[in-house]
Amino acid sequence: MAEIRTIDLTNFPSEEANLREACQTLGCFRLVGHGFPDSLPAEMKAACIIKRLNSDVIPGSGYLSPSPTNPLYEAFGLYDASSPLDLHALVVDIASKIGKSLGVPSCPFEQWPCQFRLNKYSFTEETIGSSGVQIHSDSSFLTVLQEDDSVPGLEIMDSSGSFVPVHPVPGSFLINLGDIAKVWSNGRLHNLKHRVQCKEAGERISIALFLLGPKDSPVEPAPEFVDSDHPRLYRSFTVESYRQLLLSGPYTGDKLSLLLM
Ligand SMILES: O=C(O)CCC(=O)C(=O)O
Ligand SMILES: [Fe+2]
Repeated sequence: MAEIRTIDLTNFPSEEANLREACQTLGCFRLVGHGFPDSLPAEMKAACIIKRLNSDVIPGSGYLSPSPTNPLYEAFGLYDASSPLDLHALVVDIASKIGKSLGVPSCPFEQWPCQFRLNKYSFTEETIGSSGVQIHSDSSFLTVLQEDDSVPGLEIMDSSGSFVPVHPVPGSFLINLGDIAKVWSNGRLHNLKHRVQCKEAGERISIALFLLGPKDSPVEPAPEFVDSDHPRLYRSFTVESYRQLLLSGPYTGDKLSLLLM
């Protein structure tokens, strides 16, 4: 069973060890005490729909239409989102606390762009049991996810490789770590595998804010994580080239492993 730990943002530094454990094992936790009002989801949906005609800035950052792999899914993206509200500051704060919990006092996250995405799933009686979004880990450093409160579907992979359904908790965000977190931490942070399954009919909407990675420099491990006992795991690459790699051909497993040293 996957225990999703709850992290209270108002309770630092006491929560540091809890945060470190969550990020090194499951790669996922539930965030409370974030200070955002409960009305946020509706505001975020509205802001995203207005921007739906946004096109790609980096590969996969704009509109994604239903595809043969994910026919029930489409997404509206917004690159370098620091609005609505100051979610960028929240994401940077969470990422910095994760870095600090691993002994990195000064992190570069302030300079890293975000991508905002609204995911829309058209679930019907006929599609129950089929896939909404195939298994993946996010290419980002971390993702702040606002789940749909009424239509379920998200499942995360636990350490035994089993998928566990996630039950939304109103007023909280689900935070999960992605591939860039694994590379930046030289393997210390766990990139959570997850998927969305159609379990009941209805339109399911989730909102994700991704802290992507460095904008103008390569993704590299922080120096604190590399020494003779912990040799460097991954070659240097840019966020853009990595996303190009992910979008090339169908997902056939762990593309990050192609970048191992
Ligand atoms: O819709 C969800 O709950 C998850 C979406 C997701 O995995 C993603 O946007 O990367
Ligand atoms: Fe995801």
